[in-house]
Amino acid sequence: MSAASGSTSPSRLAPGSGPVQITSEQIQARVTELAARIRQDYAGREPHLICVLNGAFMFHADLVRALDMPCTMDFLQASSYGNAKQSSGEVRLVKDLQFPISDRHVILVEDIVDTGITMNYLLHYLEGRGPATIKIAALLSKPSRRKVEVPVEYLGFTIPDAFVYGYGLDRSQYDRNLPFITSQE
Ligand SMILES: O=P(O)(O)OC[C@H]1O[C@H](OP(=O)(O)OP(=O)(O)O)[C@H](O)[C@@H]1O
Ligand code: HPA
Ligand SMILES: [Mg+2]
Repeated sequence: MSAASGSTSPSRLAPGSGPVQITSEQIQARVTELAARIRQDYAGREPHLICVLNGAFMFHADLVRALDMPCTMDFLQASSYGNAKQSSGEVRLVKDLQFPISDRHVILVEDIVDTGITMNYLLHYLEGRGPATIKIAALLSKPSRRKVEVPVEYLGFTIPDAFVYGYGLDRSQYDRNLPFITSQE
């Protein structure tokens, strides 16, 4: 890439002007609180944190770094939105787990519970594999859009009905790398 093309490309770091704005500092403070609760709740046990790719990759990375306790982790990938702003209603398991979860204390780490369809699907799917316990940690919840109720034990923020992006969440696959969460009018 030439220096000229680098210097003329627009900055993607500007937040939108929509109703949901969560700064990097607010996210980090909340992640620290959630990690402290998990550490307390799982004292004497080793949690197995499953990151739901792609959206949860950043939340998961920050959560496990803040956890400061022995834990293991795995990654699965689910997709139901593609590039759309509405759920297709169907969840595709794109990548399965690498490790068994039987008798493990599983924490499913998700970026957002919107309709609840993805989490409901994954919860039932993983319950069938015999974990000792299974809980959900989600950074965001949009309860006004819920179609299926799912129990979120560790919740970062409740947000109104706006399409959000940044900090792992995409806008047609872009903007996952923003360090904050934002929305447009
Ligand atoms: O509660 P729901 O309505 O099911 O929506 C939440 C799910 O949708 C998004 O994933 P998406 O399918 O867009 O894939 P991605 O994680 O790769 O962005 C998001 O990351 C959640 O996994
Ligand atoms: O508001 C959202 N933003 C990005 N991805 C999403 N997946 C479900 N809801 C959202
Ligand atoms: Mg996702």
